[in-house]
Amino acid sequence: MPGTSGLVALLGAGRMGSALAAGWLKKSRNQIAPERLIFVDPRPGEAARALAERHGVRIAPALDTAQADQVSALVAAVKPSMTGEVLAPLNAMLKPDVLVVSIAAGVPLRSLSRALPGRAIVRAMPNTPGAIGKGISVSVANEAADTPEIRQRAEQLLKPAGPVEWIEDERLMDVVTAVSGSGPAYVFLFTEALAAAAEAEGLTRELAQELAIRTVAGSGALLTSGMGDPAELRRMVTSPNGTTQAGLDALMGGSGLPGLIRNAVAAAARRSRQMGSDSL
Ligand SMILES: NC(=O)C1=CN([C@@H]2O[C@H](COP(=O)(O)OP(=O)(O)OC[C@H]3O[C@@H](n4cnc5c(N)ncnc54)[C@H](O)[C@@H]3O)[C@@H](O)[C@H]2O)C=CC1
Ligand SMILES: O=C(O)[C@@H]1CCC=N1
Repeated sequence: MPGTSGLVALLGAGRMGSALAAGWLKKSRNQIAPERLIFVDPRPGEAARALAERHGVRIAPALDTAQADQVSALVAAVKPSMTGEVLAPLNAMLKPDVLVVSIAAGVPLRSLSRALPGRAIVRAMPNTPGAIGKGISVSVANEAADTPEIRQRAEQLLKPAGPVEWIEDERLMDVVTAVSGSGPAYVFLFTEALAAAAEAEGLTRELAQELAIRTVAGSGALLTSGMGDPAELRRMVTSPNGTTQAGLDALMGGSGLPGLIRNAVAAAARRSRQMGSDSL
């Protein structure tokens, strides 16, 4: 599973892999005991090394046959371009009922199933806020994984990072990737830009950063508080003919922020599709 037995192997303990593992290891989320985890990575990232040290998780540069024989779930979090080639050699080593979850952007179930024929595979797209349980992921199962029991096993791996949504049409994964997978970076860029503007208008760098960060973080918290949808919350800030309206008018000039976001999501989805066709 996770469930109760077998090892959970994290193949690729880099940025996103360690973000997921942080959720698995959070005591309050009570997910996977450290002794059931193995990080498989020839060069694990700093965050993964720190997690492993803190919780006593073993790290291996590659899975050996004895370890592979104990694996009940494997999460592949390596680069999309190497996902197929890293998974294929494991096919002969893994037990038949292993669940494989790939989080590689763009890599379709068809490529994953070619590397691991006949196996239960879930393709998922989490995001980095998952490291603190505030992410969201979207998943799609191949035919072999399309049972309530296997979906539940996949959810146990993804839920510590945030809610798990399922889609049936895999093609939608490209836009999902462009919105929630890449989306945190858009928000961070916005935050950087807000801080830079504050500094340009005369605030110290420290105060500019603090105002930008707390404004974005607080607004994010309001968005999930149930107090209103994004448009309602925006209207609550916007006094008639006031400062916010002046700022929003500037953001809407030309094709404006909505047009820019539309282009960003389209470009990221296009890149996801391209990465998918490169992996076929
Ligand atoms: N960073 C993000 O926000 C998100 C990333 N993803 C996906 O997660 C995957 C990983 O992305 P990042 O964590 O950002 O990249 P990363 O470069 O931080 O991590 C990749 C890890 O794979 C390891 N690796 C290389 N060869 C290996 C092998 N043969 N066996 C095991 N591990 C090996 C590397 O040493 C590295 O630690 C990608 O496929 C990406 O599309 C998905 C959702 C969000
Ligand atoms: O930039 C990327 O390709 C990965 C997928 C979504 C977030 N990071």
